Amino acid sequence: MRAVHFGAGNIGRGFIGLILSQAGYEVIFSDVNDSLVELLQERKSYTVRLANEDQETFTVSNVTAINGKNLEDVARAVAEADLVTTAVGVNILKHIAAGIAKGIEMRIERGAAPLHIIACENAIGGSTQLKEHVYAHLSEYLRDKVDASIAFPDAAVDRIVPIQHNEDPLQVTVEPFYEWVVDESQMLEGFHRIEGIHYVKHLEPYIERKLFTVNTGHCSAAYLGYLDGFTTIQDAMANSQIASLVRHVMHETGALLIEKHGFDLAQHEQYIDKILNRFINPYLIDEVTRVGRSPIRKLSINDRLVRPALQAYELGMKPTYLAMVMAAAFLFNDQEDPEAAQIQADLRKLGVTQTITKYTNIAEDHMIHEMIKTQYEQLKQSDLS
Ligand SMILES: NC(=O)c1ccc[n+]([C@@H]2O[C@H](COP(=O)([O-])OP(=O)(O)OC[C@H]3O[C@@H](n4cnc5c(N)ncnc54)[C@H](O)[C@@H]3O)[C@@H](O)[C@H]2O)c1
Ligand SMILES: O=P(O)(O)OC[C@@H](O)[C@@H](O)[C@H](O)[C@H](O)CO
Repeated sequence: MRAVHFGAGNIGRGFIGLILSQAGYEVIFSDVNDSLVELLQERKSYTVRLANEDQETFTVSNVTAINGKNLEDVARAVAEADLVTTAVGVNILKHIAAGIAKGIEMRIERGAAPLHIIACENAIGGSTQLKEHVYAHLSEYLRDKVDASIAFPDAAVDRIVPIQHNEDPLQVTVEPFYEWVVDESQMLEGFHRIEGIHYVKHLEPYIERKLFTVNTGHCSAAYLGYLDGFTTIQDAMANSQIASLVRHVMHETGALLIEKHGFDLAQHEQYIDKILNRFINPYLIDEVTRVGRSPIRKLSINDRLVRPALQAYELGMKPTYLAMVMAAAFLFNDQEDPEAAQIQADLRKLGVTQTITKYTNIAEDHMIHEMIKTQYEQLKQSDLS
């Protein structure tokens, strides 16, 4: 069995590649990083080390790579694949769509077997988004054929994999915990079950629980930590005031998740505790600039901040702490992050009121807009201490 995985980065090598290899797949990574591709082609294996006391190490073998800039190679790999997965970043999905579409066209011409394409990104409906980008490259005639033989089941993936600073550029250090949930209601009949994947009939509770707890909490630690001058999530969470604010944010989203999806209160509290412990894993160094990266994406309407805040508001709750984190996101000024730079430029050009609306899509007269603005002015004046 052969899997083509787009994105040989941290989650690609440290999670998806590892699981697929352990499940018996030959994994062909497609990436645009030339040196990474060459190294994978040369070595055909790499190691994954667990960030815990034992530092257990796994060798992932039977892997290779193709260069994602070569459309012909990408299309051929997709045409010959038994599974396609991605972990490139949700905003990159549109850039890999042309190669996937070309590969699908070749598959259909050859009458190849049915295929699942799973986007493993931090987003609601990631595979569905990828499908839309791919379909934009297909004729109507082909779309009908593809509907019958190719499915794009949505997924939720969870494993903290920081930016790597290892001597060996292919080695990845990952937290021991992982969860990969796939929506089986969007899969083709008689599908092959992969060991390590949890199949569910309704994905929404799982993806919202993950995104609104792990990722909302994580970016809260990043944005609040950044404001207080911390470099890593571990250091930020060692500050009792930040740790307490992060817990408050997770309780706010928790109240929403419990009300909306019927999660058990005590079990959800345990889920939060476990995640807070994952954030402070002393065997990992996770930079606040990675976790806070792409603030435009994180402040967008369907992501980890605005979506739970609006849903909570609709249910009569007041998302005070979420508004605070959104305000902190507008103050995230990482010079290396183009999205942070764009927000800062808009704050100077448009002012805070219009900038909040531009990125969150929340109207000026909405209560949450006012809350973000007030918190923004307060945070701007002082640090958290
Ligand atoms: N790192 C984590 O803890 C984690 C956990 C869960 C989910 N995710 C999600 O996984 C995705 C990837 O995150 P990451 O941390 O691994 O990022 P990363 O930057 O380490 O990896 C992304 C990889 O995609 C490659 N890439 C970029 N454009 C490409 C293209 N056109 N074709 C092929 N490859 C291309 C990059 O070269 C890079 O190697 C994101 O959506 C992220 O939200 C990350
Ligand atoms: O990848 P992002 O930018 O959406 O979010 C940053 C981190 O919160 C994220 O990568 C987590 O480490 C991961 O989602 C844990 O499963």
